[in-house]
Amino acid sequence: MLKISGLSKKFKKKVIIDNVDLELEFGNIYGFIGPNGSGKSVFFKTICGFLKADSGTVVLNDQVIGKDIDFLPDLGVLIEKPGFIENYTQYDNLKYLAQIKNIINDEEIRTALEMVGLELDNNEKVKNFSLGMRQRLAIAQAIMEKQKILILDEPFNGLDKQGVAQIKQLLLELKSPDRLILLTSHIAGDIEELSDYIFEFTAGKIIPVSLQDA
Ligand SMILES: Nc1ncnc2c1ncn2[C@@H]1O[C@H](COP(=O)(O)OP(=O)(O)OP(=O)(O)O)[C@@H](O)[C@H]1O
Repeated sequence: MLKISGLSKKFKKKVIIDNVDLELEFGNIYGFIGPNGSGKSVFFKTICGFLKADSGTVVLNDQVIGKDIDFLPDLGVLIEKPGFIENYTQYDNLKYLAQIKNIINDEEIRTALEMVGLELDNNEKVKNFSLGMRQRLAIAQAIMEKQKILILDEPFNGLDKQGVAQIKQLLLELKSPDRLILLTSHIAGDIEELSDYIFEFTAGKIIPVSLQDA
């Protein structure tokens, strides 16, 4: 379980996350909704350990993020615009990232590309990629190591209708008792379709939304 207790984050005097408590269980998909600027990305960055909270804790299996470990472990993440090496191909970008941990082989990289619907024989440089292709590649890097925690901020951004359907299907396939998936979307219907639980950001609070109201 990922246990968030009394989490607060402000920038200067502006409160973004206000004393939030949440318990997120593996096996579920959690959807987060809220208007632009309501703090979804800040919340995700804070629980990952990329931003330091002002107060409160994020605890995964008795390990405090930012104290016992710097970042959430076994994490596949997509927050805001993914950075790629523009002069590399899709494969070379994933290969470069895979070398950091060195836990997957070339075949597993290709499988990740296939899972997100990218053409395996595409040797174009990423600088020529469309928004949707970049988004698929970003999702590929988030899942290629079979990460057990997936934190995906707007995973459907830039995708066409078929792409959205494909990635939704993929997320449902990835859902498993040993995996925790958090995602945001501006499209309530996408969130509703995928999520076991939905939360809404309002004035620094993260409020449960019943699925019927979403
Ligand atoms: N590094 C930062 N320094 C100062 N303010 C920040 C910083 N990062 C985010 N903010 C502010 O925090 C607020 C929440 O931003 P955040 O990006 O989390 O919103 P969001 O809900 O993800 O929005 P969107 O739906 O547009 O992606 C905004 O007012 C933003 O300006």
